[in-house]
Amino acid sequence: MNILLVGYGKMGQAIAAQATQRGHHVAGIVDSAAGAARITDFTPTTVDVAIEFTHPDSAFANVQDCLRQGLPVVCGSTGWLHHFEEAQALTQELDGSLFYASNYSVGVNLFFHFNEYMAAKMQQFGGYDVSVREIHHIHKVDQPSGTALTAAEGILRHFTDKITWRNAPAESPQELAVLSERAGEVVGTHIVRYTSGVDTLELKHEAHSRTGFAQGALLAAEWLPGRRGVFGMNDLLGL
Ligand SMILES: NC(=O)C1=CN([C@@H]2O[C@H](COP(=O)(O)OP(=O)(O)OC[C@H]3O[C@@H](n4cnc5c(N)ncnc54)[C@H](O)[C@@H]3O)[C@@H](O)[C@H]2O)C=CC1
Ligand SMILES: O=C(O)C1=N[C@H](C(=O)O)C[C@H](O)C1
Repeated sequence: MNILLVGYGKMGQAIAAQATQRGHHVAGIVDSAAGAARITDFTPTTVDVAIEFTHPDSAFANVQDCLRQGLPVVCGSTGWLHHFEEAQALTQELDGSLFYASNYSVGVNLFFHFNEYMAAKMQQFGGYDVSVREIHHIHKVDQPSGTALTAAEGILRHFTDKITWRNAPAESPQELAVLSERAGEVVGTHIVRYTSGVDTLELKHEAHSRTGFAQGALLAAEWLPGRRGVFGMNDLLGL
């Protein structure tokens, strides 16, 4: 496959390393901090799929550019989902292909699955309070993490004692605390914690490196071309 990498920072470089190992070709790199290439320089004749990992402020414009160029796009940037409905509408209007995941790690997507199951069971049996905690490296610009937001949405769907989330300690029993910590070079740790007067249950995912994110993004990139619409990891993994 010929891949266009949009963003060549920590994730872009991790994806390039995995792509080569899987026999793919990096056909182009677009990064605002390096080189003059633009998304509009590329078309489906030279690129099978674009993989976008940049910044919350640039992701939506990059997704729009890819869709307008007719390039299927796998986007991993977080912190831009206030534009997601517009991205969905544009994908439909252009009959394009967009794949989005707040976290491409297969392990995290299993964590999301167990998180929803656990929330439903904990609601059913009662007596517990729940919180979400995410820990990331000090370079991360968005807070809470996209992964923590996906986990929080999964909890709110099933644990009906909570009606909203707050990126701080909860101020009422109806609020789900989503707590963010930034420390050193931590790749990404997410913990869902249920606690009562008598015990504590935790569901935890700890990424040891960026390899799992890169492998998942490439799985999505291999799966997307030829499919029209907006997709996510549940479509890919059948979860
Ligand atoms: N969905 C997932 O599985 C994962 C998502 N992420 C998200 O991916 C994004 C990028 O993460 P990292 O690679 O760690 O960041 P990074 O800061 O290491 O790299 C981002 C790169 O994008 C470039 N860039 C910024 N604006 C751009 C623009 N308008 N056009 C082209 N390039 C641009 C920067 O120059 C930089 O090289 C973040 O939003 C992060 O939260 C990170 C890891 C996994
Ligand atoms: O910025 C990161 O590094 C990560 N961002 C994603 C998020 O916001 O959830 C995924 C992963 O945790 C790493």
